[in-house]
Parts: sequence; C-alpha cells; structure tokens
Amino acid sequence: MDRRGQLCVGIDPHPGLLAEWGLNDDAAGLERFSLSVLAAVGEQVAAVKPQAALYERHGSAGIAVLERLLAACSDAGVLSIADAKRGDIGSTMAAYADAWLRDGSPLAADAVTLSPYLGFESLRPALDLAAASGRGVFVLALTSNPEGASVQHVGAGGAARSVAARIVDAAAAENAGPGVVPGTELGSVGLVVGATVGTALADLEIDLAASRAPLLAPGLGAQGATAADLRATFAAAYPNVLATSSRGILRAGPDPRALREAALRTGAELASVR
Ligand SMILES: O=c1ccn([C@@H]2O[C@H](COP(=O)(O)O)[C@@H](O)[C@H]2O)c(=O)[nH]1
Repeated sequence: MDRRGQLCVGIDPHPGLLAEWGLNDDAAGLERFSLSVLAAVGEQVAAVKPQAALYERHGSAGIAVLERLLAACSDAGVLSIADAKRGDIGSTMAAYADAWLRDGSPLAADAVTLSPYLGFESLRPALDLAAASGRGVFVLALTSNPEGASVQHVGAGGAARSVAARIVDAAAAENAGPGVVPGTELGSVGLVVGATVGTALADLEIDLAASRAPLLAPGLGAQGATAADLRATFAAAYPNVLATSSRGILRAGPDPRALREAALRTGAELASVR
C-alpha cells in the first residue's frame, strides 16, 4: 500500500460481466477474464481479490482456473487475497489453512478472508499458519451488506460489547506486541469492514486504529460507497484501509486501457482524501 496505494481490485467473473466482455460463461471465459484483469491492473494496485464463489460455480475446472490465477499473481509479484470466507471447527479449519495459506499449496494466496461465526478462536490454525508463512488473514467484522448488522451489532450498548467489537478486540490482541509484522505498524490479522457501514464504528465504540489490523473495505463503487465515505467512516484508521472494488472497475473492461484508467482514477480518488 505504501508503494502502490490503497486500491484492491476484486476479480469477480459474474456471468453478466463475462457476457458484457463477449466471453462464454465457462472455464475458458473465466480464465481469459481473470488473466486480462491481472494483466491490465496488476502493476497499478496494491492487491487483487478473486472471489472464490465465482470460480467454484464452474466446479473443478473453475477451481483449476483460480489456481492458475493465484500462481500468475505470484509470478507477477501482485499480492492476492482469496475471498473465500472460510470458517469451521479447528480440525477442519486446519485443512482450510493448509489449502489457502501453505507454501506450495495449489490454492496458496497471500491472504484469505475468514468467517468468525464459529468463534474467533476456531480460526487459530489459519492465524498461526498465516503468521508462520508470512501471509495474512482478513476476518469478517462489519460486513458491507445491510443484513450484517442483524448479527454483528448484537450486544451494542451492553457491558459485553457488540459481536463486531469483540472480533475487533480479538484481532487487536493477535496484532499486539510480537504480532506486529517487522518493518510495519500492522499485524497479520486483518479485518473486513465495509466501506458502507456509515456511523457503525462510532455507534459500536470500535477503535480500528488501535487494532493494528490491515482493513479490507469492500463496498466501494457498485455498492455505493465513495472515497469520501471511506475517509469519513474510517477516520484515523484510514491509512490502514485497503479499499476493494470489483464491478465498479470490471465494468470498464474488456479494453485493458479502460480497465487501467478506471483503477488509476479510483486509486487517485482514494489518495486525494487521505
Ligand atoms: O463485507 C463484505 C465482504 C466481502 N465482499 C465481497 O467483495 C466483493 C464486492 O464486489 P463489488 O462488485 O465491488 O460490490 C464481492 O466479491 C463480495 O463478495 C463484500 O462485498 N462485502
């Protein structure tokens, strides 16, 4: 982010986007789409974020495309965040960690998104493997969809604090002391906090800057949030925000120059409010 700015481009090969790009809704179309996005914007942005579901819907052929995309990111020196939202009991979580975070795994990414619904501590195998392998995780805290509040805001105003605040506190504990990655001010345990959450951080008394968490913020573009909204929402934590936009950028394709311009314009907007 220091070198390349605060934009992450989501690679979400929706059937409608494939059609707009003149591609078939099959593994070949998926591969052409994915590698075209990487080639067009990879050098301009801090990271790319493939959405695993859109590869999984093509079965084993789609997963093979995701493997090749992640390998291409690694070869090109572009950080990859697999948006897979994994979470399970510890023994199964170890297998998810092995799949997404182990050196040499066919699906190894630089970071993976995790769901803490089974309890933050159930994520332990992934937290530990990420730290050991120089990778990262982004744990869902306050998601960008309006329905998220029905679970994540529970407990607000009470002595026990909200669900979201407890997830942030748990990430902060991981990132404290030796949890800080050498040469940075941040830890390996990031949080997903939507660009659309408005006043929720203040309402739930959440201090994101103190968590030392890299902050993955979806919701920019197609879901309606702007760079100014991000700045207002994240306040002092804004420098730690990696804003992610998928459809808002991808709709500019398939022309690589148009894709690159959309990414550069969005990156410049994010820098202008800093
Ligand atoms: O809280 C969350 C967590 C993840 N996402 C994912 O990000 C992208 C957003 O796509 P856009 O086209 O920019 O809306 C998508 O893959 C979601 O699954 C999120 O939106 N909110």
